[in-house]
Amino acid sequence: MIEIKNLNKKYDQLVVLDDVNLTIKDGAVTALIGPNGAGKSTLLGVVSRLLSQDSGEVFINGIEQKKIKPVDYAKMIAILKQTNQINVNLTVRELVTFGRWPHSKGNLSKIDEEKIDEAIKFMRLKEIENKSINHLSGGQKQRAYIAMIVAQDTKYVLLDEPLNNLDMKYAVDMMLILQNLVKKLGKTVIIVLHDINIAATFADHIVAMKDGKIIKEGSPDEIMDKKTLDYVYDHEFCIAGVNGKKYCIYYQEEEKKVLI
Ligand SMILES: Nc1ncnc2c1ncn2[C@@H]1O[C@H](COP(=O)(O)OP(=O)(O)OP(=O)(O)O)[C@@H](O)[C@H]1O
Repeated sequence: MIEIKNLNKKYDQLVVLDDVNLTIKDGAVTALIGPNGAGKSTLLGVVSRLLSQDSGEVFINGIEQKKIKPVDYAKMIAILKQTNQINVNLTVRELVTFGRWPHSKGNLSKIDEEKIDEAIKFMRLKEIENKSINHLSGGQKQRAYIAMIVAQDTKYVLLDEPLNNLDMKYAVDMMLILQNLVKKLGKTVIIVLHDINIAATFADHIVAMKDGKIIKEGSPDEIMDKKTLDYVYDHEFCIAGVNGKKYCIYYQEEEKKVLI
């Protein structure tokens, strides 16, 4: 379980995290949603310890984050940020091998090799494991980066907008893989998503943020609520029901149409 208590962070005068309190349950996919600049990436950054907070605490399985050594932390929490992505000529397997670094420190053991194999298999990359990552499609490349995170073999997997640049098929594929990370490998996934309907379809729990605050959290059914989403995104949504699930539709009222 990850417990976030009274977290605050500012950049100069800009409040980016405003007394954030949140408990992330184990064994679930939790989606962070909210408009640009809401503080979603900053929250993931602080939880992963890539960023520091001004005040407040993060507890991992009851242990205060600051009390855990970096090398041990890297065995508990993995994060994939957009900016993680490096521009070097590595094969898929070499990239995935990087994920073992906290365990192997560069000397690969038999267990490390097994974990690398498992991650490659899990992400369905076996056929292209020797291909350069620079020669992969966007969707394949994203799978390779997630395989690197899977190889790190942490209980918590944090992903910052991993669906960016993926078409609908690859995006759905990726979400099914992340659900399997939870169901089959017992991980806990926290993911920043811009597509609210993807969150509604695939997440177990949704946290809606705005202006550095958590506005509401709950099940997809609880969050897919017009009043909540209109306020969070400052936009008029239409909520529709399909097969007992709620989805949101973007629309533009005739009188609000502006011709440019
Ligand atoms: N290093 C930084 N220095 C100054 N301001 C920053 C820095 N990083 C982020 N910010 C600001 O903090 C606010 C929150 O940014 P953050 O990236 O956490 O939001 P987000 O919800 O992830 O947004 P997006 O959906 O656009 O990625 C934004 O206003 C952003 O401009």
